[in-house]
Amino acid sequence: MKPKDEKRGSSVSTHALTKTFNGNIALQSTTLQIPAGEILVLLGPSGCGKTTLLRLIAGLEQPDGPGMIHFDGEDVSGVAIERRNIGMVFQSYALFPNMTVAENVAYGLKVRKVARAERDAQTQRLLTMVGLEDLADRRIDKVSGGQRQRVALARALAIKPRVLLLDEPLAALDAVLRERLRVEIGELLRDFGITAIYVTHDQAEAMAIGDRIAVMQRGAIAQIDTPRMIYRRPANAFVAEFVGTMNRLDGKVTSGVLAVGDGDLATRLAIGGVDRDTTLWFRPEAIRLSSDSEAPIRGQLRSSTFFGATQRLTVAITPGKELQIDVPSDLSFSAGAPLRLDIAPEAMLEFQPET
Ligand SMILES: Nc1ncnc2c1ncn2[C@@H]1O[C@H](COP(=O)(O)OP(=O)(O)OP(=O)(O)O)[C@@H](O)[C@H]1O
Repeated sequence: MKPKDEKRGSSVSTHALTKTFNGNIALQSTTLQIPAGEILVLLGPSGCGKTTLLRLIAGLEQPDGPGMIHFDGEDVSGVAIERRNIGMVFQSYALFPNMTVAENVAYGLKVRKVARAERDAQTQRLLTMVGLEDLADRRIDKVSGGQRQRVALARALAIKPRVLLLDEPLAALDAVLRERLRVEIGELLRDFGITAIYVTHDQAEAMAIGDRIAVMQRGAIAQIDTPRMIYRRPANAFVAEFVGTMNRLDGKVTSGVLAVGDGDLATRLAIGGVDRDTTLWFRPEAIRLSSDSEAPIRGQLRSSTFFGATQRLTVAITPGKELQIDVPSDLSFSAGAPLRLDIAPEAMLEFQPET
């Protein structure tokens, strides 16, 4: 295997890529740069344009108008799919059921007329890499779903693609296997040093696999950044709600104090700024239990869910408003217990209204 820092993939860039179907915009003027060797995840709800962007990069769709795609600076916009040298892995394995594991992996090399000895060596190396060397002679229809997906990955990598495109590759697998494979695939891609573009609507998968994540919304990239920054500093309310759990508090700011509800359980948070109606966003782990009688939020425990090291409390604050709070699971509370809460100021997010 090559050293980790030696990149095999090409850099990919798109410029003003737009695609409409029957007058409906599937992708609007998308420009992005993917450095060689990066794993970029395209994340977003159904219909946001992830697959369309992937298919344009593959050459399975043609962009409208003057949109361009470059691999290593070379314009491939007019280049046919088979000449773009792309590897693809899909949800359905598209493997040959009557061939063995090894024959499937070697298929692309055979088509390219790679000599037998080199073909065998290359196949062996890839099977070892994906942990399937012992199953080389097993027919594809006699291996499990997770093993098939690893064969598909080895087959896609065998042709030494410039870019690997993966569209929901784990979607057909059960939850346990999906969780294990997402870690394995991320490691394999990183070891291989290939440039990869990975489509998913599963945010946990995106976090585990991506060097960066492009969160897509209605045919456009809402934010592109590292998983950490997407989680900590979402660019807008859509990204905040789509990735991870978020609490939101809608209220009125007067003289720098946000007021939510009134009476005994009223929340009064000092946040500063001009008088306005606003929404504050914060993660469950940003809320602290407080023993201070002046703590800004008072609530009542509704329920708790055990997560292992932590538990998630559902706390009612004003009528009809509940917050989700993560606290250590060794704390115990009685049902309906009154709680006082505080929020770290730096964890509160406020977005400009969408235009
Ligand atoms: N061949 C097509 N003909 C007509 N409309 C299409 C076609 N392909 C995609 N679309 C539309 O373009 C939009 C974007 O679709 P796309 O498949 O890129 O979304 P996606 O984010 O990959 O969704 P999913 O997660 O459901 O696969 C959708 O509204 C979809 O209905």
